[in-house]
Amino acid sequence: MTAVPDPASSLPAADDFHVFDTTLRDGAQREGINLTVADKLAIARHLDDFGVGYIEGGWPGANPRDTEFFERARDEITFRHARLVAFGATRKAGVAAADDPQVAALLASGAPVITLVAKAHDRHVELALRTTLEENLAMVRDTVAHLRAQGRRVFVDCEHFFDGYRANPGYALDVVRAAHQAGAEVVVLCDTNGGMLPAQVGTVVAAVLAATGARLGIHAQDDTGCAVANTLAAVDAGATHVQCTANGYGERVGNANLFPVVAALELKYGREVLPAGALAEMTRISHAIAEVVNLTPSTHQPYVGVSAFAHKAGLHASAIKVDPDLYQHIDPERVGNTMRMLVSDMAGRASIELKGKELGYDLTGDRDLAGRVVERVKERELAGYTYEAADASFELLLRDEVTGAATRFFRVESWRTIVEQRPDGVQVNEATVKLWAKGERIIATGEGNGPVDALDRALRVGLERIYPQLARMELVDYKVRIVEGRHGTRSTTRVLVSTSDGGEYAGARSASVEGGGGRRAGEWSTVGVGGNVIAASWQALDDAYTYGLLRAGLEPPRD
Ligand SMILES: CC(=O)SCCNC(=O)CCNC(=O)[C@H](O)C(C)(C)COP(=O)(O)OP(=O)(O)OC[C@H]1O[C@@H](n2cnc3c(N)ncnc32)[C@H](O)[C@@H]1OP(=O)(O)O
Ligand SMILES: CC(=O)C(=O)O
Repeated sequence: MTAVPDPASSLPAADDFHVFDTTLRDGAQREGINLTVADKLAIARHLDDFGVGYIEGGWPGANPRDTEFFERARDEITFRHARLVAFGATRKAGVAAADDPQVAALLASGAPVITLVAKAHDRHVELALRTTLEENLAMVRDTVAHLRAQGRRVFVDCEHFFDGYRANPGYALDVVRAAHQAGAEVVVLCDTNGGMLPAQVGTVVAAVLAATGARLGIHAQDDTGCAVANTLAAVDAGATHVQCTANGYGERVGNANLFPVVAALELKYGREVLPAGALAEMTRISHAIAEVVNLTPSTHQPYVGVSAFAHKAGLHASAIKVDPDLYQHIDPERVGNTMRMLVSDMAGRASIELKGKELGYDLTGDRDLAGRVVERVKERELAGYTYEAADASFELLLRDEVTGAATRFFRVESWRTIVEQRPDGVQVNEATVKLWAKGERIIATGEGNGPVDALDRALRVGLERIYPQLARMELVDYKVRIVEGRHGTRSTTRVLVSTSDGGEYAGARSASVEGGGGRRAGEWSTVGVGGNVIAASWQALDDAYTYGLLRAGLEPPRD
């Protein structure tokens, strides 16, 4: 029988290992990312907190923003862990390194480390640089030697290395040797077009190491979806420097994602590449950087996505109840994430029991109660409800079963909306609600941008005198979906509403409901279903405010 190999057994012998982040240079090359200097400084601080060894800040001289970033980073950030790296190219053909203004700008940045991009593919030298193979080697040698003579550490990124090695291995190796012999500390083999697969990367890295003895790094683009695997294959083959970007941002489809790479190195290889305790900050740092670049964090990102440890299948839950390790490759807390139970029509009693525990309800041993909740969930999901996206509505359903009574702070007698389209183009949306709360009959009206907004305002006008806590709550998201599409306008409509009290009543309810499913703390989600979008919205609003009042610490009156 063959045992599964332990990656730790193939660890390279080198004492130190570079975690090199290029979010601010290659990450910024992603379509849709447009960073200000302040954004770059904020990301640099997050990366330094996380404990990466090197932060490539950009290409000084290529644009005023990157030049300013290096000036300000020098004055404004005291790096605790990272060294700042400036990126640029080898000297131009036919120009002395000392006379090349692009090389001068790298020195002027003040960065202690410089990464030079060098051509390693003969075809690129001839077509893109329009120079000779020999002159390209001289460009690499001269630029490295010049920067070394000025007291800088130098890494060389061999662009298109793997394609170049396939086309002309002798020349690709000459470029590595030229960089190494001129004083480059690390020669980074780049899969610039991202077309390589892990076995190819491993074979080439091992061959280059054997042929040159240079310290090697890896820079993998993700065009085959293999950038993380390619990075680890390079490490297995002896690379001791990994270039990555936060959340995998980068040119085209992106780069090797920093977070799964360092998690693998720390947790699977047993190699301490971050300061003690930093890995447990990984989820927070990943989301904080996503905020700065103004992209929604990917819910399904390995290790740090909100779904990375979310369990939906009933069979999984029944095993997790015994031991979470049975369906998780690591304890989520090690990377600062949390396990979550999802309730849906794939749930079983164990899912309900675990979800109940998450919400603060002990259902242990009450198989009948858990069974009744499973049945209600399955019936309602068949009718179009979805509870995995509406934890607060699920908690109300669960609470009703546990207490044996409906959780209600108010009871609706009727509601009505009017949409009036006037000949001058003005539309008036008006709603009237008739409610009972604390024994009082209330009639209220509201106007709004649409009929649901009008209904929401009427509800608040009617109830805020009795429940002033409602004034803190606002709808922050509203989604409508046609569940059964075959009947056109007669289809079933599902409405999901997210409500927030801005954290005002934080702590009164379960953190998994408040912040779960990618929502911010202080937010909760509810669902309504109906043949009519307004009726479905009413249900979702009713649940939203009922849950909000529970969250505010109120107990529903018994009437
Ligand atoms: C694989 C990567 O991601 S590498 C990183 C790439 N990043 C970027 O390109 C972002 C920043 N780039 C820029 O702002 C601009 O392209 C600049 C300022 C660097 C250069 O702008 P320009 O001077 O207008 O040149 P342009 O962009 O058209 O072409 C690049 C030049 O660099 C040369 N060049 C390319 N690679 C190298 C190299 N490794 N060593 C030396 N010269 C190089 C090209 O031959 C070309 O020279 P030419 O102007 O004599 O034709
Ligand atoms: C250097 C770099 O970004 C690349 O070769 O992809």
